[in-house]
Amino acid sequence: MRKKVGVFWFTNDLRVEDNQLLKRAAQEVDQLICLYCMPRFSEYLQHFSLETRFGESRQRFLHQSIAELDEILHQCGQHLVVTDEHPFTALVTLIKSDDVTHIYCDDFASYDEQLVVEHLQCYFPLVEIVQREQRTLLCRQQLPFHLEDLPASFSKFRKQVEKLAIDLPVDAELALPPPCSHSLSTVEVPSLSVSSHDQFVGGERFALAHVSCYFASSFASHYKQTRNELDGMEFSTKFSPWLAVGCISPKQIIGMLRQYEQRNGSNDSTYWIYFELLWREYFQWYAAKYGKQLFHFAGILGKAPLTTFYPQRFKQWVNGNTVYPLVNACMNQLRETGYMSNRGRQLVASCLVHELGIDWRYGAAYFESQLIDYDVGSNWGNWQYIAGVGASKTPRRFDQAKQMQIYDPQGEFVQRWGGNRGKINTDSVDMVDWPIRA
Ligand SMILES: Cc1cc2nc3c(=O)[nH]c(=O)nc-3n(C[C@H](O)[C@H](O)[C@H](O)COP(=O)(O)OP(=O)(O)OC[C@H]3O[C@@H](n4cnc5c(N)ncnc54)[C@H](O)[C@@H]3O)c2cc1C
Repeated sequence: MRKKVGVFWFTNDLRVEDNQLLKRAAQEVDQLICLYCMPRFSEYLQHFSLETRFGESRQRFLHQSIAELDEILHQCGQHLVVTDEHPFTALVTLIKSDDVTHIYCDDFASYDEQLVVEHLQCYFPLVEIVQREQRTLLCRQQLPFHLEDLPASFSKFRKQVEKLAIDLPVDAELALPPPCSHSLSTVEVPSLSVSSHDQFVGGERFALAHVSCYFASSFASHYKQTRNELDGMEFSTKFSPWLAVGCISPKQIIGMLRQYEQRNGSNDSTYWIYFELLWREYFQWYAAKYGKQLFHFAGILGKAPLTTFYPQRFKQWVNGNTVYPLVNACMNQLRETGYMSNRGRQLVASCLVHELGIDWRYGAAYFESQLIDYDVGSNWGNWQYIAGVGASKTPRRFDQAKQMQIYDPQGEFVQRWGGNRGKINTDSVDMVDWPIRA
């Protein structure tokens, strides 16, 4: 009988716990190649972010996550094959030269990865491609509507799904089929270096440690009152970086949240953590439904905003050098750490679109290049939302001065992140090109 050779294509599911697909692969194939393709800095991203590579924090967090996955796979008799090749090229090489019979991968929300699967299916109909939702609370069949009928607003979505039962996470598969030789060109798995400056350390064990620590404290019981603060590990959960690369699954988090509620009681705040995870869930399905439209200027509503591109203003925004101190501080924090609070993201996005008049895609692309918790649906979906071309027809515009009074009345956050080093004027010339004196 022909030997069954599987490829497990890891993407944003860098874990062995609650990995139902890996369990299935372990039961079905004789040999397994665990593959990871390094993310590429696409031309689209270069064009809109004006960067040439991912930010240091984002790269570091990802490298840590990959290195840790490789270590855990070794304990299961496996290792991670890491390549710089495009996923399509890598998978075609493995199918053609290494007799791969099965491919296992996420049921992607992202358009590019789903396209890879569709092309593979076309060119290699005899290869069995097994997909499963690895990043959501619910799977497609559990949704109470067809994906094409995804509600147009988050509130309608939430009302339909929030009472549904969520499957329990599954235990890790500790014995994986043996690896096999392959003909792929690979790169070294980065070494797991952790520095004392790292606020966030990538990897499955760090994810579990962080979430366990969060629920061992009483933060969850006050979450609703504190989540809008701009800085500080205890104010919001900070689950997003690990969720984004899949070092932990949302089901594992819900499991731990329910245990916390059993021990300490549930309240508005513990519910609100679930509520926010439902926002994430919404944007995952939103990305799956809208595909390419996620990146269109006119968004999913087909309504082009009255914005354009001003290179000088964009540069000021990126470098934390605008006339808005809070925006500057948030942008400096993002550049230095790869993270920004939800309130900060709303403020800087609103500023880019509504104060600086810039096409929202430039901001979204810059975020993609820097955020350690970059997630295609959550990022592009939220940007569309603020620009008024997505899950709400009403653009979200924040009054920058008022927000500063509410969230940083003493100016401590601005001080900490150097937000006062900005410009006095947004532009160096006026509307008829005369220089403006500072
Ligand atoms: C312009 C903009 C871009 C964003 N880009 C991303 C992104 O690339 N990746 C990302 O994970 N989140 C993104 N968000 C959502 C949100 O800002 C972050 O999820 C949150 O700040 C992460 O911090 P936390 O884990 O402490 O969140 P908490 O407040 O503790 O929330 C708990 C979890 O709920 C989810 N969540 C909370 N708010 C949202 C939201 N508005 N949309 C989707 N999920 C949410 C996250 O998974 C988060 O970890 C973006 C928001 C805006 C306004």
